[in-house]
Amino acid sequence: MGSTSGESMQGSEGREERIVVSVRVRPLNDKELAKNDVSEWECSNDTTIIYRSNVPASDRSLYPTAYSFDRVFRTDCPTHKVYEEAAKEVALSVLSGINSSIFAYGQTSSGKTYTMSGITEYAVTDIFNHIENHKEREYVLKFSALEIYNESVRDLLSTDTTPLRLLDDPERGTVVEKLTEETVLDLNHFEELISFCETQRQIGETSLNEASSRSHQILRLTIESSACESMVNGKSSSLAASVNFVDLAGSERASQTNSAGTRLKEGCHINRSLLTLGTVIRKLRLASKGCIQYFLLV
Ligand SMILES: Nc1ncnc2c1ncn2[C@@H]1O[C@H](COP(=O)(O)OP(=O)(O)OP(=O)(O)O)[C@@H](O)[C@H]1O
Repeated sequence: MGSTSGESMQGSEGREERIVVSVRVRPLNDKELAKNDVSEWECSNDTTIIYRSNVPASDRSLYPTAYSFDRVFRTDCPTHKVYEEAAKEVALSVLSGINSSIFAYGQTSSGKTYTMSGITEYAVTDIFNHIENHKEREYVLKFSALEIYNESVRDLLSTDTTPLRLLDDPERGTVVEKLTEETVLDLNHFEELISFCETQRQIGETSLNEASSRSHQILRLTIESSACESMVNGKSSSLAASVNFVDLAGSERASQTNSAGTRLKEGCHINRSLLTLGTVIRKLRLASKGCIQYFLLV
């Protein structure tokens, strides 16, 4: 993972594409404190995290103990700072017509949902503030939400649980058939939509997390805008782009989550899909075309 950090690629249109990787360490919870657990990770500075290895001193040189990322956030760091320093620029690039994705990736109970909910809320608030301050443009915001549960795609803006089909569209790439897309009227409307999604998402209790996400969730905000004076110097100034907020289900060891039955089956699907995602990201990193920005929270 460290090798992906800070690398940049030149897109087909000459625009720089980046994968930015940041790490946030959550504080120990009450259960862990009661067991006198200690964190095995320590942030030594803003870009380095150290594994407090219990490997004997004589073997320590064989194992890496320090890992570098674009940004590392300590346990006492508030979500707003994580947003400002690691996600804001990527999220708001949608206003300039650049597609972007923000992923939360990590093991179960590491704080992905906690962090992504905050980041999504701060980003959407900033987007509405930007719109308010740019009356010279007209904006249309569209929102869709889906989850991938046991390899089936479900619409989180609908109570219909029928799995949706993925189609390959020659122009738009992969599209989800019949996915609801709501036009967002204002921030309150967005919050209502998010609350509805939360009630729809697959959550289950494991021994590591009382409210563990059992699915991958993708919230997509598409922003179209055009100058009120639509032709500037003979050119149309319309922009359209999407930002994806992706809260992945956490990787898990069956022995740690003590899962069986449904939870075990979910865990197998989760681990396999995360492995595939890792492969896709590695390949995208090596590919030189397309125009996609990624931000990975590990
Ligand atoms: N930075 C933080 N500060 C305080 N509490 C946190 C923080 N991050 C996470 N938590 C708490 O830790 C618990 C687990 O967090 P969360 O559900 O976000 O983990 P997760 O990585 O999404 O887990 P899963 O993959 O199982 O869904 C929650 O109770 C959450 O409120």
